Amino acid sequence: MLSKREVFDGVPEEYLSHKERYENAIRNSVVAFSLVRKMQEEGKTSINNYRDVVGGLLGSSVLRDGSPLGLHYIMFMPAILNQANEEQQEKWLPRAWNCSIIGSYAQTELGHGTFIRGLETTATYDAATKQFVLHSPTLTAYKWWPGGLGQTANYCIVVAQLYTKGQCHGIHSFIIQVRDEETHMPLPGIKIGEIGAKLGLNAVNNGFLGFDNYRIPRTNMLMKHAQVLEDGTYVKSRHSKLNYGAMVFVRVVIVFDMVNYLSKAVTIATRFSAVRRQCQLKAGETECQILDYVTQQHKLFVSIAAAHAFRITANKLWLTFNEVNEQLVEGNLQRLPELHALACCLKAVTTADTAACVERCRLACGGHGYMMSSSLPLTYGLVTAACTYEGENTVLLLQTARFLVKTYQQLDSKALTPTVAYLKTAAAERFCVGWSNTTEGIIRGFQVVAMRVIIMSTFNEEVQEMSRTVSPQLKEVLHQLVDLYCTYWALEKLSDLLLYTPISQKEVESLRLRYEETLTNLRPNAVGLVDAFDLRDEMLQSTLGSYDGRVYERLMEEAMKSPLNAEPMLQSTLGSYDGRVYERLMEEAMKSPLNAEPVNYTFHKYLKPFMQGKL
Ligand SMILES: CCCCCCCCCCCCCCC/C=C/C(=O)SCCNC(=O)CCNC(=O)[C@H](O)C(C)(C)COP(=O)(O)OP(=O)(O)OC[C@H]1O[C@@H](n2cnc3c(N)ncnc32)[C@H](O)[C@@H]1OP(=O)(O)O
Ligand SMILES: Cc1cc2nc3c(=O)[nH]c(=O)nc-3n(C[C@H](O)[C@H](O)[C@H](O)COP(=O)(O)OP(=O)(O)OC[C@H]3O[C@@H](n4cnc5c(N)ncnc54)[C@H](O)[C@@H]3O)c2cc1C
Repeated sequence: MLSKREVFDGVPEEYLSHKERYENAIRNSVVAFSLVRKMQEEGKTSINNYRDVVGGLLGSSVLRDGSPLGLHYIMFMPAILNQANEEQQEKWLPRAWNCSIIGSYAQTELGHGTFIRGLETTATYDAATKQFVLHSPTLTAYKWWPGGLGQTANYCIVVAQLYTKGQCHGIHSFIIQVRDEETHMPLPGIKIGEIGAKLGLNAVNNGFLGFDNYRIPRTNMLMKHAQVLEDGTYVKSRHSKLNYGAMVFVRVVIVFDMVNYLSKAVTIATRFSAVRRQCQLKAGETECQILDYVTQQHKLFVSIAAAHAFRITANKLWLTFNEVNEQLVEGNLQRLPELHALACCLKAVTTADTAACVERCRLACGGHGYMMSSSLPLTYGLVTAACTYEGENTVLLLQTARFLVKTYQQLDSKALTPTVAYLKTAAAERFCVGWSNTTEGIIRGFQVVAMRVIIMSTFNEEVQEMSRTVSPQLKEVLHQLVDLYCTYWALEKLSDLLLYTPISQKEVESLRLRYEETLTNLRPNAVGLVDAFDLRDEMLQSTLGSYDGRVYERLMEEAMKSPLNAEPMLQSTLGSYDGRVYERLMEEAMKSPLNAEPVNYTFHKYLKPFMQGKL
């Protein structure tokens, strides 16, 4: 079994080279995911609840900086479930589920990530041979970013412009083998490698992929929604965006992931703040816990409230996702635009807020928060990536804005879907809502703001749900968190409220007082609230946030592990750029030591035995 803090020949992860980090990640991942296979064999899990199993592993400390197998579970398999017809699912799913093939998801190209209708990779149907010819016409058409593609995956879902009978039918998905299953060598016509070092997620093995007139069978086009018949006839999908389904699923999953990361960061920072004593509240007194400073409470407590708010929201979004997908199966597409808008908005808001909160948690820990051993810099690197992948946040919020504007324009002519029904109420009150400094009053205020600017998403507090299922004491604390979260954002977005609601100066002043009172009321329960996240030290992997509070001893123990304390200089620096972006990116990628060899030894030692069930 893996040790708590996986090391590579005695050197902690932080001090591994780029190549060693990948090799370590492969070893950790195949051992960790062998557990999933064992649970399958013992009937303790199935493809229906793989979300929890995978979520537990992919969000865990064993795979601290991501996993080369992550995309296999997070996008390759969901894409097959979402876009392959039954016959194709029967062929590919069992092999994917037991990992006898390892997949990735290749959509983004060097030249396009957001504008997917502009992707350049082509899949041209040849009726004579009943094959598709995959081709990358330019360097910018190279797939760039797919997780696990650099040295690990042997299959992937490729998104390409479909051509048949001389006509382009837009982007569609194809399942494509890119490496030999025995030798793991790239197949003829495939150019593949990894893209190089990144801000974080350096264990994910993100890759590049180019096609040189590479042929695949017609039946490798995923044909649940659209089809190409043997003679090349194109049969279009009921809805052009059903092909985008895999992205919606991942956006929903990312909201859950943010809950994990935010809970982890605020647990570390709050516990450290209870241990750390610095300066005196009154001259002559002993130094006080920094958690006693209102400024520290202002930095941290809203993150505790946000973690709960995001968890409730993620669960509600998951229910909506499943409801809408059941309707899609019955042919009812009515709520698809709402699901898309909701997934876009909540992925963007939760990732942006979590990145800001994790950075604030780091800053709240002073110099010790800047240590890699605190786990806060690593957590920030992981979270900030989520603001970009699966749809850059700006672009996704614009999609939500588009949906809200459309909804508003049809306010009187169309029944509203559940998550935007509030727009009717806000409209009916003609924006002259009386202001009240209560949770409900603040939510109503934001609904009015949303109504006016039609780009604010509203915040659906599940207060009723809490009152049914919790004890009076816990209800009081949870209400304090709800109050905190609402008053915090009311004060943060005061300009909107002042512009669009009749809130008075006096009410703003009492709101401020109420905010500070709530911080004070929450203080006695702050450590208990993060303990309630029940994150084991093995998950936190932090010198600052361990349950026993031995912060200083742990900091010193970790420092002594640095090879710099054992020997002189290490490391070197990298070259700089001359502005030729794509060529330079490719040249830099080719400098990666991982690309120096066609197949890394870990394939034969770990990956292949794992895929053959021999591990
Ligand atoms: C559960 C527990 C788990 C715990 C933790 C688990 C750990 C794992 C965590 C997760 C890790 C995740 C790793 C991910 C790695 C990264 C992968 C990637 O990044 S894959 C690539 C992602 N790329 C994108 O997201 C591209 C973004 N761009 C787009 O989506 C589109 O270009 C666009 C939506 C911005 C525009 O699309 P376009 O076709 O140009 O549409 P138009 O703007 O012209 O029209 C909009 C129109 O279409 C509707 N629409 C758009 N998209 C969708 C959709 N997906 N579904 C439904 N409808 C859609 C939209 O509503 C508009 O409709 P209209 O009626 O016309 O207004
Ligand atoms: C860690 C990581 C992992 C990834 N993994 C994968 C993967 O496994 N598979 C995969 O296919 N992709 C993957 N991606 C790629 C990711 O999906 C893209 O980076 C993302 O979609 C953004 O596209 P881009 O990078 O080309 O940026 P661009 O689309 O070029 O956008 C750059 C900037 O331009 C602005 N912009 C662009 N379009 C608009 C607009 N319409 N309106 C206003 N502003 C705009 C935004 O500010 C944006 O930040 C990954 C990315 C990262 C960072």
